[in-house]
Amino acid sequence: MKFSANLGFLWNDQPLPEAIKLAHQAGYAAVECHWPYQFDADEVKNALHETGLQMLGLNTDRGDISKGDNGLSSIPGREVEARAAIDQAIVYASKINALNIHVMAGFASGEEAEKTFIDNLQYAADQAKTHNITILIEPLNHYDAPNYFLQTSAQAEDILQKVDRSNVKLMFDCYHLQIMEGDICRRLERLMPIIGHIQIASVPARSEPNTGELNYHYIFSKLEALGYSAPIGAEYKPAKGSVDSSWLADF
Ligand SMILES: O=C(O)[C@H](O)C(=O)CO
Ligand SMILES: [Mg+2]
Repeated sequence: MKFSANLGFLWNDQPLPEAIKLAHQAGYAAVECHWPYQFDADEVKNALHETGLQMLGLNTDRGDISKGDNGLSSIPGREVEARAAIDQAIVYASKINALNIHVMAGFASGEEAEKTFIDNLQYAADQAKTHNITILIEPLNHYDAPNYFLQTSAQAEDILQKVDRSNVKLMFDCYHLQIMEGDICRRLERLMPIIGHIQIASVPARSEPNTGELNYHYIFSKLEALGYSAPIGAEYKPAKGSVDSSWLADF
């Protein structure tokens, strides 16, 4: 299996270009991040070039985090801000040749929120297409993100059908979906055609993947049997605060 270091959680005390180099030294095959916007895109691009790593993905800006925003794209009345965040992500991603953009839904519920999310995702997909960028949506668990608009894979599947764009896919985060739904292996197999990226962490602690209730040896053997060969996102919070990548050797 190949792994992508999620630099939102790993080496997140370092400037992004430095974190990319540290991920390379630790043996990761790719990198991904959350919100890279404070870092100069040329410096990030140079670090990617120097290490030969690809940036798999980044997130749209969350909005005003001091007011509790966690994404904007499903919030009726905030379409202008949501689309500005999508535009910003596309410009940054295309500068550093990132493959995917996770469009964050935010806190909302109901039919109007669903319609807003679908409209914004269609906008994002159409803008991203010319840059060969895939748009991702990700269900988040209701403990970490109570009242987040997107919470289950069934809801994501329904949204993807309604969005009806081939470059919009599901980010299957095993950590969130184990908490919300379980049945991870059957779910991965069934949803494989709409999966754009997979992320892992232990459950429930969200720390190093080889601890906790999910058996990743078993899950990876199933993914291998399904022919999945893309790098898997190691999106975990290091248990002791400093990154120990020795778990990579187990896989
Ligand atoms: O928290 C996660 O799982 C994410 O992947 C993310 O993008 C930030 O919320
Ligand atoms: Mg995730």
